[in-house]
Amino acid sequence: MKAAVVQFPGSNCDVDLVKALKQFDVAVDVVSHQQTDVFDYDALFLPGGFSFGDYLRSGAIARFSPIMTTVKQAAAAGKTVVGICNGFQILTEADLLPGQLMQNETPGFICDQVGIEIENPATRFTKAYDRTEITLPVAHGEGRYYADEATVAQLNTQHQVVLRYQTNVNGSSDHIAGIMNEAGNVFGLMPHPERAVESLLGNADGQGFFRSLLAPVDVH
Ligand SMILES: NC(=O)CC[C@H](N)C(=O)O
Repeated sequence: MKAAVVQFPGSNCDVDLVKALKQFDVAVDVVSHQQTDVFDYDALFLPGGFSFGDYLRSGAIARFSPIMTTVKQAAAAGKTVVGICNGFQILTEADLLPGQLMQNETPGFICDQVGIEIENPATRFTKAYDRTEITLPVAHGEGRYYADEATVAQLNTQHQVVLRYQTNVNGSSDHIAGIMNEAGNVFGLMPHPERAVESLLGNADGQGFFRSLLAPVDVH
């Protein structure tokens, strides 16, 4: 797999993500948000951080970055597109995923390890996990996923809810922590699997995410 990690002004999880991808032998380049010619990749990753300082609303400015045209084309072509934390915020702002990330129900930044239920274990992002209850780090101030009732119902019916919080740490609609698009190739999640790939550092539950990505695409 050849992957690109997009660097926006204010990205701060790009280095961790590159390191995690390399740990799983993924060939990875860091590309600027100003680039437009990045068609040569199987997967595009939008990392966590505070793109453009989270001004206006997290992801609201990054959605206008030149690279987002390419990200949309890659998504439409069925390539893998993943947004982690701020990347998820950018994907919803860019209408690549439904809903919105809002300020946490109790305002403030949450930095913690939280229990996560893998709601759909048959996706290209989760299929390598051998269990459905995992622990992942979260770190966000605007992590409360919101969508109207009809959208949440549709996400549930179509099995697009990939991850849920076991305890609803930020007040998200229906405990939603991660969703994918209808086609199953675009994934946004607030937890950080790239920060959980080393047992030595206390948590390796993110490894299943990277293993899943490397398994054949049509097996989901
Ligand atoms: N780690 C992240 O990407 C979180 C930053 C994010 N912009 C926030 O809600 O606070």
